[in-house]
Amino acid sequence: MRLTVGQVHRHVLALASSRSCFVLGDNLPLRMLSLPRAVRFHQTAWLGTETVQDKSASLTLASLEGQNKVEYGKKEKATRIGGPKPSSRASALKVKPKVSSFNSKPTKSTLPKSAVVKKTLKIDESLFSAKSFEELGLPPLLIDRLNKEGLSTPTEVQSAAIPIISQKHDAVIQSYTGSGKTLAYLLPILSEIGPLKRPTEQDGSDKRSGVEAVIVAPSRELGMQIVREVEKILGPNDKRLVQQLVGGANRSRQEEALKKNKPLIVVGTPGRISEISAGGKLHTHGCRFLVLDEVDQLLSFNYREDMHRILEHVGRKSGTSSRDILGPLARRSERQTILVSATIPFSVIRAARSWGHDPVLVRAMSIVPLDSITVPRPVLSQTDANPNSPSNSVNQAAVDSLPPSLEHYYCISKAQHKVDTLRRCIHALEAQTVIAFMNNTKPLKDVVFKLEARGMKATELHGDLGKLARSTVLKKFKDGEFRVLVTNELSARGLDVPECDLVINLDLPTDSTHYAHRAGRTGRLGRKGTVVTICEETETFVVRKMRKQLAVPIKPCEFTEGKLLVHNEEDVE
Ligand SMILES: Nc1ncnc2c1ncn2[C@@H]1O[C@H](COP(=O)(O)OP(=O)(O)OP(=O)(O)O)[C@@H](O)[C@H]1O
Repeated sequence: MRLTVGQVHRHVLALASSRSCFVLGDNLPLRMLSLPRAVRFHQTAWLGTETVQDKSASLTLASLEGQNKVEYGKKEKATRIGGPKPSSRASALKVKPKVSSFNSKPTKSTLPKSAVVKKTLKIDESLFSAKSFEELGLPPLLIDRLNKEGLSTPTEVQSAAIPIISQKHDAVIQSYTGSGKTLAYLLPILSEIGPLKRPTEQDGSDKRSGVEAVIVAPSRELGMQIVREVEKILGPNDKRLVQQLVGGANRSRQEEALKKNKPLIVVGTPGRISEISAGGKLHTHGCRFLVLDEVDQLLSFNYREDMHRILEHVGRKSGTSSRDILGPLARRSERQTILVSATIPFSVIRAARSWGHDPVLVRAMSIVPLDSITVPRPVLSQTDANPNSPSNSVNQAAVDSLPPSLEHYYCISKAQHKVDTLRRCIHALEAQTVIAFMNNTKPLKDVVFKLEARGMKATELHGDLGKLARSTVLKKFKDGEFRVLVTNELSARGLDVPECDLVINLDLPTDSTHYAHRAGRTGRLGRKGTVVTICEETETFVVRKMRKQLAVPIKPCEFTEGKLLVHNEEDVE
């Protein structure tokens, strides 16, 4: 059956009018389409039929702050594909989106090539919940600390997750990149353990002294970032209560610190946690919380042995006990398991069901029991003729992970000219904090060398660097000492550089999930962000395929005379 655009429109409106519904895409990902996303998909579905507005204006990241200015190529048959999407909240409330200005004059970057200007990007307020931290039942001491750190309002996903975790549910938290998932699980944990916790009657008699929460992350950088987030909330006097156990760092020093500081929370990478645990230096049997951040990556083949050990030991009492006799369900309830990612494929749902006790799926503004989620089926896309064809179904897990505030483009360039295209792109968009992704380490160094040679401050981040070098590079980049960070997949997940205003794919990501995580390094917390994929002519079909899977407009463009020219593509799907 082939659907006409009108039918797709009606279908999507029907989806949008129910508060939420499940739509499941290929590679068995899970999709729960809540209202704002349904409206967004609706916009995407209509992309090809929108009326032409104005065609002459330029786009810079600076201009994206208040308005989008897009210049369209002269030769195009002009279908309007630019302009800001309404924020999710605006969509949900059917607030009219801000109309873009398309008639401003093109602007050239006036910045010297090497300038690094640290600027603050505006946060999208619609991402925040109508509820306060008090209403979510967080203890007063914790709220005080949050306020001291300038955190006064929870985001939507925090508002949904905090009460659920506080009610001791096992949970899968899914929400798009940069929406505040880290605090969504940290705050309910810190309400239960440590110096900021909710006062209880047993406080005086509480003899618990071992590790009470284990947080696992796939990379050192993400692990360290989570540690810093916990330290920030605990404050300087209590920050020793969290201990990092990441690979690449001195293991004996970590073991000594465990012994000396007796942390309540450990955060680490799977290999190091399981290594130290196997060596008998980390005791987690009495642990109350196990968090797997970027769970879909942690459950991949690479980590299976270490993850197996962690899942078997954390929060599981050793030796025979009455619980063992009671069977697996009783054993499960000894710890609370929280699984987190922007991309939750169905395999994670399946795993969560087998480990969890009445687990629920938590997304911003929606909570559903995992048992109600059925095996995914492909969903019809606008041009889908065969509902059972996986190639025509949308990769909904990746769709869900993309912040609505992003603009996506692709630009064709010969391999040998990619660095020049990258420079022109940065100048045209006046981007100040840029993350450029590549697939291999060696060419990555060449790119840094060429950028530096042309006066653009650039640095590299990849697995060949030692732990110290990696954290120094990252700190300098976050502090604005470098304008461009050239990196690989290592930085694609979890890395939070709020000022990042541009993500570049110098090599194509392997699939739409990888595209989504890379893209999510910009547009953090609803800020404006742009993603540009620089590819060769022969690779454009891959971009088109990802565009279809992600259901977002990835617009063809070029950079000439210091400005961005957006072309219309006749075959926008
Ligand atoms: N309630 C809040 N108020 C203000 N800022 C917040 C709040 N919650 C989180 N943030 C900030 O938002 C940024 C993004 O948060 P976080 O890294 O947790 O996002 P995420 O959803 O885990 O992203 P990713 O999927 O990429 O890992 C961080 O800089 C964090 O400090």
